[in-house]
Amino acid sequence: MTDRLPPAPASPALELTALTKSYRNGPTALDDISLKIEQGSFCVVLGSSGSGKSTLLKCITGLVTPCRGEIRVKGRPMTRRNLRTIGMVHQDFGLSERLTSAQNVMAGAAAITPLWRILLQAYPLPVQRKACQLLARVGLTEAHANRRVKALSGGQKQRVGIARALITDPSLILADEPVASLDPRTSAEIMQLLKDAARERGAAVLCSLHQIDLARAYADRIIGLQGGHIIFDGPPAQLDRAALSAIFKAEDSGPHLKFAVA
Ligand SMILES: Nc1ncnc2c1ncn2[C@@H]1O[C@H](COP(=O)(O)OP(=O)(O)OP(=O)(O)O)[C@@H](O)[C@H]1O
Repeated sequence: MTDRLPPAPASPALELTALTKSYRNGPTALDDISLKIEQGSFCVVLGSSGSGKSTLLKCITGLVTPCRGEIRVKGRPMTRRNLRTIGMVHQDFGLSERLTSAQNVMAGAAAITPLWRILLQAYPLPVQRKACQLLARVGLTEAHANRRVKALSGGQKQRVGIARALITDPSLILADEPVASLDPRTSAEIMQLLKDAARERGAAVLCSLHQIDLARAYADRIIGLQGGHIIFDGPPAQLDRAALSAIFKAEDSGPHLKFAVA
């Protein structure tokens, strides 16, 4: 008889422990946040304006330095070097308007491309091929691929943004209000695309949203944030009226300011 050990459980795609951020002369935007996101899951951080959603995502990518806490991606402490294991989708698309769609997608591989190749727009052939495949995957044609981004619609721009986020085969995709500037029909298409494209690749998604209907329709799990605290964590079916009113209760407006009048 062979005594085989059971396989070690896979590390979570993302693990946050006691993450805390207080801005200087500002509020405590995140207060002792701990959570694990399993590989392949589609998680929505739902909260009103000022609840701490952007700060949470910015701490993970290193744009904001937390005051305390630990961030692990696939079991490894988050550093600049493993930033390439994360794909980012931005609210304002974060694309270079004067470059073509294909050049923008390839730019997502900048961290693994020699500088001279980036400056000359001479990306290696495998990167070029992959950019074309990804643009096709997000529903764009060859004509779109060769068009400057400034000549695309908002929905088309976000398709380019998703393709760019996928080019390094990330294990985790962070999407910060990815449909905030899009109409309802385009928003639904983009959310579905993000979910499907991530699932095909086994990537986990952490997506911040303030739209309840979109969170309900696309999330496997909803994390409700209010005043920098997690006040709900569960599947969409459990997001009842009480949970929603707790998540969207009016934020504390802070001390009243007095302005000196000259
Ligand atoms: N650089 C900063 N300096 C000081 N306070 C900040 C800074 N950035 C954010 N804040 C404050 O931290 C809190 C959380 O902000 P954050 O942007 O993370 O919220 P959010 O949920 O993403 O809001 P929105 O949906 O409006 O983008 C808010 O009270 C905000 O005013």
